[in-house]
Amino acid sequence: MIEVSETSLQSMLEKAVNEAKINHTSPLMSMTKEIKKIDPILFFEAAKKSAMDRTFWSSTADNFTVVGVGSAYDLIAETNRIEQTEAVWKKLLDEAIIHNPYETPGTGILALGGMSFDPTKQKSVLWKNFPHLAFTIPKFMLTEWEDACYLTMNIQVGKDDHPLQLADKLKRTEDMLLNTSGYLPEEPDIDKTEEVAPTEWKRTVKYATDFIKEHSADKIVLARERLVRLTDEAVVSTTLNKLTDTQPNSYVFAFERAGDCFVGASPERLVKQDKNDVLSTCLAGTAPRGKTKAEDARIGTSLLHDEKNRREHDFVVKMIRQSMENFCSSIDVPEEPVIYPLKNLQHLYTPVNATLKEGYSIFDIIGELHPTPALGGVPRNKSLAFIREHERVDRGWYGAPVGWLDSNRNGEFAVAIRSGLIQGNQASLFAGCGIVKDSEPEAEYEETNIKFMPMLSVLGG
Ligand SMILES: C=C(O[C@H]1C=CC=C(C(=O)O)[C@@H]1O)C(=O)O
Ligand SMILES: [Mg+2]
Repeated sequence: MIEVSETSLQSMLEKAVNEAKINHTSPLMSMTKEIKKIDPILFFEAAKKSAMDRTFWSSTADNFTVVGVGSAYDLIAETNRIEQTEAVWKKLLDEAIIHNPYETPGTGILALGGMSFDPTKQKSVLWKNFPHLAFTIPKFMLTEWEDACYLTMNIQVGKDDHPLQLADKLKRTEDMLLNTSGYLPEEPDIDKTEEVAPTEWKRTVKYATDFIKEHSADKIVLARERLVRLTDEAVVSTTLNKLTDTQPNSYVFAFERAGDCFVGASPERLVKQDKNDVLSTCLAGTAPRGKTKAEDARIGTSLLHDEKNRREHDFVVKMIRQSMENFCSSIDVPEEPVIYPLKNLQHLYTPVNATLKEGYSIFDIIGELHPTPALGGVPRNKSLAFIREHERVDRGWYGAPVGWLDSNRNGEFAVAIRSGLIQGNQASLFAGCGIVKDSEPEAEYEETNIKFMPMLSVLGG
């Protein structure tokens, strides 16, 4: 990696073209500058004009948002996905020419993306535009962190490229993107929604509880799908605006690929890396919110003491602690969970803090943790085999890690729940439940209904 301090866009591009000639490579050139404050969602909307795919990531608890436009480089993998991606990522960073005078996480060269829940599963037509793993290093990227905004431009440069022409073209697109309008378009209404095979799903839940008892499994997470038809094309910027407004303590994300868009507001952190500090989270066990403060507190207290929900939760804690031991030292896990309140429901929550050991990366942690028993089950192999055989939905990227990492050993990944795939005027929403031996099909069905709410309530108002 070549870090350049004082420079202009054109001189950076000249440097990159030179490097390409000398080393017979195609290096990434990355340049970051601080810009005047701009609304990330208006920037996302302005990028629609560019006809490039867009990426959105926001941690609503941290005032941190990244919007990516276009792709300077796409890391795509269908098999061996995590190892392969880490190798390509390292090589890209080795060759890159970077000008980023800021320490701000999420600036400079960033890869944003996700992967499918199950890479061994044959993809259905629904997820045709989503490879088993895809990370994008955006061409243009807006980062909002606390009270400042940064614009990063990334471009892959070849030996025959013309620095002045490239600089002009980048500058024109930058002007277009920063020229945001003051409002978001109106979004369509919901025309109709349709539950996919609810009776069969409840039957599968019953079957899973029987299986758990007979085959000494402990937990199996089962998901289902709900289809939404809108009166017109969905407006993703407006959907994101509503999600960031209504879903506190969540990661709001959107990954557009060839026009399809995977969108969600997930409360479930898989891992956050800040150099050597890592934080994972166990989030499983669910109850609704109360209508009054008193009712809410009562529901929360009974969730904390509910045997079935504690069982769902404790499997996750045990597994995450064990997995972190492979890569981390100083693992700190509180004895008891606390309540994690969201708009429509509340969860049991246990944070896991640790220190990353020398030589390991966020890729190692993701590879080991996914799928946690909050989305797969216990034991992992038995539960995945059950899901593969009996679950009727193609989860695609639902339930899998989505997030970002940068070149300074920062990154954050969530588990993509409370999410849906938007395709034109249609959306497929997904929700699942941790099934344990004493799960009741009807109660689990109701739990998934609440889990559809965050997405359902922002689509079409
Ligand atoms: C699988 C989902 O939630 C998981 C995360 C938190 C609580 C869960 C539960 O209580 O069942 C699930 O394990 C989903 O929202 O689709
Ligand atoms: Mg549950």
